[in-house]
Amino acid sequence: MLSIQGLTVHHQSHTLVHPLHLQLERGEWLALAGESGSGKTLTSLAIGGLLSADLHAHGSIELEGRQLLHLPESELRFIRGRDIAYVFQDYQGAFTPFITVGKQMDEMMRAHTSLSRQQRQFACLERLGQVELPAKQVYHSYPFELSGGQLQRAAIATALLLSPKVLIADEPTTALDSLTSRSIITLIQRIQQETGIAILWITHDLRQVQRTADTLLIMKSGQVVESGKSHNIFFHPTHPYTVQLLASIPKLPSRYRLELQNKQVKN
Ligand SMILES: Nc1ncnc2c1ncn2[C@@H]1O[C@H](COP(=O)(O)OP(=O)(O)OP(=O)(O)O)[C@@H](O)[C@H]1O
Repeated sequence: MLSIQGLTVHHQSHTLVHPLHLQLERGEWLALAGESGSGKTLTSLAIGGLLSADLHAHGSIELEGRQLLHLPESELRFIRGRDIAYVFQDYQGAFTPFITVGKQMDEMMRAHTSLSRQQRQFACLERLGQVELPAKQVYHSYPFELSGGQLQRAAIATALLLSPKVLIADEPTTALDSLTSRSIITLIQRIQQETGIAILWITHDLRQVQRTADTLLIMKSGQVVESGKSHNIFFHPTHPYTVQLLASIPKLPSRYRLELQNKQVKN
C-alpha cells in the first residue's frame, strides 16, 4: 500500500537520510527504531510532505500507486488526514488550548467532508468512544482539562476521524507514564485489528515493538542497518548495532537473552 523507494533527505550538501526502502501493507505494523537523531522523524515527515523548507527529499513515496513526493501542498493537505494521519509525542501541541476538543475535531471533519453538523458530531463522538474516552464529556472539554493520557487518546481519535489508511505514530507514548503508554499501545493494536489500518510506529525503545510490530527497520546515522520480520530480528539480529540495541533492553525474557548472549560472544 505504502511503498518507499530510495528516499533520501538532504540539508544543503549534507545527507540526513540515506537511500531508504520501505513497504507497508494494509493491517501491517511496521516499527522504525533507532537511536536519537538517526533519521526516523525525517523519514516519517517526508511521507506526508511535512519536511521543513530547508530540507529536500528525493526518491519515490507511493501510496496505493500514487506518487506523493513533490505533490502540491493543496493536494498533500487533503491526503494528510484522509489517507495518512499522524500522532506525535507532543499531544499538547495537537490541540489549540482555548478551543474545545469537539470544536477542533469538528473543524477537521468540516474541512474534509460535506457531512451535516449532526453527522459530524455523531462521527466525533463515535471516535472518542472508540478510544475509550467518555465521549460527550471530552467533546465539550478544553484540552487543558484533560490528562496527558486522555489528550493523547483524543489526538488518536482525531487522527482516525476520516478512517485513514496509514497511521504514522512518532513516539506517541514517550511523554506518558509506562502504564498509560502500555494502554495506548494496546488501544492502537485493537484499532488496527478492527480496522486494518497500517501502522508506521516510530520509536527509540525496542521494548515497545516486541509485542506489536510485524516488521522492523533499524536506523543508525540516517541509514537502515537492518530490516525484516521483527520476530526474526529479535531472535537473530545480524547487525552489531541491532545486537547492541536489543542487549540494552532492561527486562528481556530469558529465551531472547540467551540468544543475544551467544550473539555477543560471536561478535
Ligand atoms: N531542519 C533541519 N536542518 C538540519 N538538520 C536537521 C533538520 N532536522 C533534523 N535534522 C537532523 O537530522 C538528523 C535526523 O533527525 P530526526 O529528527 O529524523 O532523528 P530521530 O531519529 O527522529 O531522533 P529522535 O528519536 O531524537 O526524534 C538529526 O541529526 C537532526 O539533527
